[in-house]
Amino acid sequence: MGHRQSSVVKSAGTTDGDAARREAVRAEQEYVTRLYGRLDAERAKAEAALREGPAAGGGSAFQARVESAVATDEAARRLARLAGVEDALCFGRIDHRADGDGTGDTFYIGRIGLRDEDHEPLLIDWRAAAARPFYTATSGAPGTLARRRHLHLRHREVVRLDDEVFDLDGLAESERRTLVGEAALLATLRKGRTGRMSDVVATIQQEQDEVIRAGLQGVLVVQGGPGTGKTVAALHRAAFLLYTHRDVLERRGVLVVGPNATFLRYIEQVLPGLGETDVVLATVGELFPGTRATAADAPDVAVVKGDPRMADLVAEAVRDRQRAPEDGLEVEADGMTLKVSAADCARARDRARALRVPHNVQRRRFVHDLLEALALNRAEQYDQMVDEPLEQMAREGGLPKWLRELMEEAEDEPLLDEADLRLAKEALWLDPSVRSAIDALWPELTPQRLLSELFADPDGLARLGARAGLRPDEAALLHRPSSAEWTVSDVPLLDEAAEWLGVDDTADRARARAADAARAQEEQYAREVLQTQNASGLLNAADVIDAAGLAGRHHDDGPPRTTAQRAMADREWAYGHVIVDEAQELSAMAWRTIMRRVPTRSLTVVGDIAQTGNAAGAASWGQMLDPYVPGRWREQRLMVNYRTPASIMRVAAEVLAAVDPGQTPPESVRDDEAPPRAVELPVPELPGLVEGELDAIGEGRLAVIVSDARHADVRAVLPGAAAGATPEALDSPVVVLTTEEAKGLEFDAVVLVDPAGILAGSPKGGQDLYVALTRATRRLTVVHAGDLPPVLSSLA
Ligand SMILES: Nc1ncnc2c1ncn2[C@@H]1O[C@H](COP(=O)(O)OP(=O)(O)OP(=O)(O)O)[C@@H](O)[C@H]1O
Repeated sequence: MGHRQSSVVKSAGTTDGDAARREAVRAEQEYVTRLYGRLDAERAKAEAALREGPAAGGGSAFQARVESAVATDEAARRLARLAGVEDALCFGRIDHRADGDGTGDTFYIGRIGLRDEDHEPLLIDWRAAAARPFYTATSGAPGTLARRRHLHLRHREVVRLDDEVFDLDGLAESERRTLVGEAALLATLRKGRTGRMSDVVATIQQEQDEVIRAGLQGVLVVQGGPGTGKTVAALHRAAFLLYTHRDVLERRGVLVVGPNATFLRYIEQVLPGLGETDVVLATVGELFPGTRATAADAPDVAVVKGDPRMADLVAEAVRDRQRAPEDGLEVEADGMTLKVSAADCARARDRARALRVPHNVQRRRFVHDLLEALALNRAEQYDQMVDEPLEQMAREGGLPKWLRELMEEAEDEPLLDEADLRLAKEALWLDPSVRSAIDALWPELTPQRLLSELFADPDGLARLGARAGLRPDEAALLHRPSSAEWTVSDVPLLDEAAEWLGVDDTADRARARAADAARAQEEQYAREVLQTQNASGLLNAADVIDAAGLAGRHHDDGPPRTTAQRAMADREWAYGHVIVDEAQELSAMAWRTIMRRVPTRSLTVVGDIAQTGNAAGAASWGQMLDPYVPGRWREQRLMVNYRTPASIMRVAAEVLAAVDPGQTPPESVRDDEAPPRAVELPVPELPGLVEGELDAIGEGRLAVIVSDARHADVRAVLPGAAAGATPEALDSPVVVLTTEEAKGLEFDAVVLVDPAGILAGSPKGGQDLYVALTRATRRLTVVHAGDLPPVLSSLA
């Protein structure tokens, strides 16, 4: 570039400029073509490795099999990584100044790193330190950069370049832009929504970069208003951490917790696009292996279930299932009544409780002690049965001397020796009435059974609730039939119960899941091969079938399941890092569940206190985090809204000021869209309005966000629209959502129906309205019947 200027060079407009630009594009095309050539070569190498397995070497057959499994696994993973980065493989270039402290180096920045045949770097992974100036340089602080260039590709073709030439001299402080790569950023933001979040690797902003590259240790809270890129930054952070700490994190895994399944689907393509495939995405409802809760409790019930006192209630419920009968134990067995005194029962209970192990493991001790007491009692009774007539005879002088001597000797010996005792206990344990008597005192419990029996028992709830500090009305809210399905707020309680009970479910579940996993792995494998085929055109159908056969052999050999699969199946898995999105929605009990999964407390917590819609959610970060890392979490704030145009944000800001004056709304980058409007319209006329909005946005997507009260009416008049948090919801041009379901998502156009109903619908109605208003990237229409709520008066 011949000219130096501080702003973005788009088209120079002159013939000279055009020629220079064409030349620049041609030169970059050459380089990009070379990069794709390398990518293809890498893929071919990984495919060959998959097909052929490792080279034959020495060692045992077993070792060869293990090596083969590991190598195949590694090759499949590499192939998946390479398949994910096809689009926009390279998106940037930085030129360091050749003068002063600059090195004069030029680097190309891309989704993954690539080297040429001589191992010289061709493409720098965006996460590498050498790529960092691409994200951090501003006109005010360019470091040693002379120029930053954004490359825009369509498939493998370079279609446009955006340059920023840094020239410090002659630039006033006030003119120094803080936005990085403005032209590239705005071009990205203006694109229509596809229903899936895409990565922003080409346009990461400086404040986001700080979040992404923050150290692995400790708890990082990312607090930011709607549209500030918290989610997208958190996902890039996952990719960055995996890249930087691959050794630890590939083994322990990274868990991303999101609010619901639709949201997870919305974000699931981001990580593969960044070259990462092995991250666990889950909702809180899925964190307890074997349960997939999606149902929600009524808000007042959810508040009680999310309260930390529930931990005490669960503990009390477990203790309550460890009983010593006040009158002692009596069991009919062997034609007699066996007895254990109340004191002996209490002693057995206390001895078992004193063991520092969970209930189901303590039970073993309790069972042994009680069986022993029963066995002794039986022996005593037998003894008496035999002794009594003999003693009678002895008193009457009817016994020979040798028998009298024998009886005297026996008095000093124990009734049962060790072997007798063991046999006697075994025999008793086989007796159903003995077993059920002991089970009634100290049953073996699953978390599901403990909780469903507790919730179905109003008296028990009242009694144990009082011990845990619950008010009677709070305890009463927990009552429900034992057949009720598990809700999302139950999952942390199941997890809590599992801690106390010590479920030993690993063997059974592992077996069931291994079968599933093997099947999933084969499918995944075939998908990867197909993807690669599509991407590179290197494989034909026969190869795919071949490869699928390979996958079959692979799993017969018993390969290790992926870290993600093993982690999901194991309740006690300790992740290397956990990222929690929409973290403001988590209750105190949900936090306990999360924290159990990261004993190292290496977490990224992402959310916005101003958007808390769950009455059991967070009022402040300290409230949730201080119990685990008192004062030891750090907070980073994101202040720029990349989603919502300024004109819409002004309306949302007024709502926020009314519901939560302490919170500052973010500043919008976009100021280029139609102003939001309010329309008084009966619901039956909604389809016409929706039609018009769809025309206005062209290819994009539209959401009708509606109060719970009018949800059914709106669905009835829009029968063609998708509804609810379902997978189809993301792919459909029009979707009807509640505010809860819309959380974290975004749409080109939003039609918000019944704002008064949203405000009145829950204790957090104001926050819900704020969330709903901030989902649009381009157009917002508020539909109301009757007066507009005063907080929206600026729309009138
Ligand atoms: N640096 C960036 N470059 C391009 N687009 C960006 C950038 N940062 C954010 N965006 C876009 O802004 C939109 C909002 O981002 P995101 O959903 O991550 O925000 P959020 O803070 O999680 O919002 P909310 O709290 O409302 O859920 C997304 O479309 C995202 O792709």
